[in-house]
Parts: sequence; C-alpha cells; structure tokens
Amino acid sequence: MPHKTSSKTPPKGKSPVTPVSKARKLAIIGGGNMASSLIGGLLQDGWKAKQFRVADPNPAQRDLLSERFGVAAYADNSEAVQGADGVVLAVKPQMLGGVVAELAPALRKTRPLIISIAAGVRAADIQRWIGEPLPVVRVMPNTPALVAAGASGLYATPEVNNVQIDFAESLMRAVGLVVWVQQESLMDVVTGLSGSGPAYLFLVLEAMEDAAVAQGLDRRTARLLTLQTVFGAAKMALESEDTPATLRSHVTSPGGTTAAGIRELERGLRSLFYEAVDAATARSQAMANHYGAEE
Ligand SMILES: NC(=O)C1=CN([C@@H]2O[C@H](COP(=O)(O)OP(=O)(O)OC[C@H]3O[C@@H](n4cnc5c(N)ncnc54)[C@H](O)[C@@H]3O)[C@@H](O)[C@H]2O)C=CC1
Ligand SMILES: O=C(O)[C@@H]1CCC=N1
Repeated sequence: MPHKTSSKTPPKGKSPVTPVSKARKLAIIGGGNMASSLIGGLLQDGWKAKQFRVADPNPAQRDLLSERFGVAAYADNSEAVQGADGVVLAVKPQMLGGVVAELAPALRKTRPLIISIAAGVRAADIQRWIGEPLPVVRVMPNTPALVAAGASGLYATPEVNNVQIDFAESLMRAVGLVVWVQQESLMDVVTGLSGSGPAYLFLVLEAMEDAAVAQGLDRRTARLLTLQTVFGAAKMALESEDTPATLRSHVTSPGGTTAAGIRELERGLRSLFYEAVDAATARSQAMANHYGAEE
C-alpha cells in the first residue's frame, strides 16, 4: 500500500536499524486529536493498550481516551512518563515550553526518546527546556493519520541512536508515509506542505464541488464525483512511474474540455500554491523564533 511506504533516509552516520520489540512503552503528553490518531493507528498495527500512558489535564478527554482505546490516562504529566521508552509531546506549540520545563526533572531521570509533534518548535529549544541534550525526534504528521493515510516528516538530533530512529519511524509508519529530513530547517517547509496540506486540499474540494453545483449538478453528486476524482488522481499518481505533468497530458486532448479548464487554472493556481506554501513555511519559522525565544 502506498501509505505504508517509507522513504526513510536515516541521518548521516547512522547505520541500518535494529528491529524494535513491541514491548515498548509510550507516553503521550496531550491527549487531543493527533494523539488519538496515533493511538488508533498503533493499536491497529498490533500495539496493546497497556503500552500507552497518556496525560491530559482535561478529565473529559481522559475519559474519552480510556473508553475509546482502553489506555491509561493521567492528569499528571510526570506520572505518565514513568517507565516510558518514548515520550510524545502532543500539546499545542505555545504550551510546550511550560510543559517540558515542568517535566524536565522526570525526563532527566528516565532519559527517554523525546518525540515532538509540535509545529514550529526546534529540538534545541526542547533540549534547553529539559536542561540536557536528550535525544529528540521532531515529527510533523498530518490529520489523515486518523485514517492511516498520513504523511510525516521526521528529523533526528545527533543524540538519537539507531534503535530510537527505528522506534520513531515505526510509530509514524503505523499511521502512514514516513520521510526523514537531514536538516531541521526543512521541517518548516514540511509543515507548510504536508502538515497544513490537508487543509489546502479540503479547500480545493470545496471549490470544485461548489463550481459543479453552480453548473447545475446536485450537491451530493458533485461532492461524490469531486472526492473520488481527487482520490483517484492521488492514487494513480502514487502508483504510476509517470510524473503528474505526464499524467495530466494524458487527460488533456488538443482543443478539448480539459485544455479549456487548465487554461483558466494556469492564470493563478501555481503562484497561489507558491505563495501558500511560502506563507505557511514562514509562519513555522516565525513560531520557532517566537516560542523558542529565551526569557
Ligand atoms: N492538527 C493538525 O493538523 C496537526 C497538529 N500538529 C501538532 O500537534 C500538536 C497537537 O495538536 P492537536 O492534537 O491538533 O491539538 P489538540 O488541542 O486536539 O490536543 C492538545 C491536547 O493537549 C491537552 N493539554 C493542554 N494543556 C496540557 C498540559 N499542560 N499537559 C498535557 N496536556 C495538555 C489538551 O487538553 C488537548 O487535549 C500541536 O503541537 C500541533 O502543532 C502537527 C501536525 C498536524
Ligand atoms: O496549523 C497548524 O499550525 C498545525 C501545524 C500543521 C497543521 N496544523
């Protein structure tokens, strides 16, 4: 399946990885949307509920996680990280500094692999908040992880060993595609492309559907045809050796309907996407400067 494909390139100097035992324990700090996607995917991939320790201050969220997945849910973050091999930081970026500083004594004691999914927060800042350069893997997932069709970009600090690389990769592969980047600065464009990308494409779906309704198609039919067309095009492009440009040429007959439609899209679509990815990447960089600023 394409979504299970990994195009892993371990960071320079790392040799092939060692298989990881499924007996590992994972703590997740912040039991919201992304945490639920990850737990759901890992349970489907063979993990057991007892391998998770999730922390969230919201009692309703803890009840939801326990009832839905049968995992242990804690109000106290430090309690959740006890005995964990990996700690996933899944709170909002603006809270991360405070949460990590509070967790620091527990983390320095147990020295787990830190896996941060927070947008726009650099690994060096996480290490500074901990007070020690513990191994950190930064991950930028996306919401299709919920349906095991996510795309995650990963970056490892030099402190991360090969077994931990495999551990982090196996976690994210349970919910979709995994790619490694060699430079942390590239995590900003990964965020602006695949992290935010589902929202761009939901907007494209809305626009295509509305345009067909405006031409007289009923909404239900317009939505179904739009969704299946976008799904089919993505599946075809994933499975084909041809580039998207070649696949597009196969649809476009000289003087035909597609050429007429494409001529309109070419008026602005490419530059809009350049600008959208540029703005989202710049926002990720700005968040990193802001949230990582020393007091
Ligand atoms: N939603 C998205 O598309 C993506 C989100 N991310 C990142 O994932 C992270 C989590 O995002 P979501 O799951 O969407 O947010 P969310 O709001 O659904 O979940 C965050 C959870 O953290 C909990 N929380 C608040 N204060 C806490 C504390 N002091 N200790 C422990 N837990 C606390 C909240 O109660 C909430 O359940 C963010 O850093 C975001 O940048 C990354 C990629 C995509
Ligand atoms: O909008 C955001 O900041 C987060 C990160 C990528 C997707 N959602």
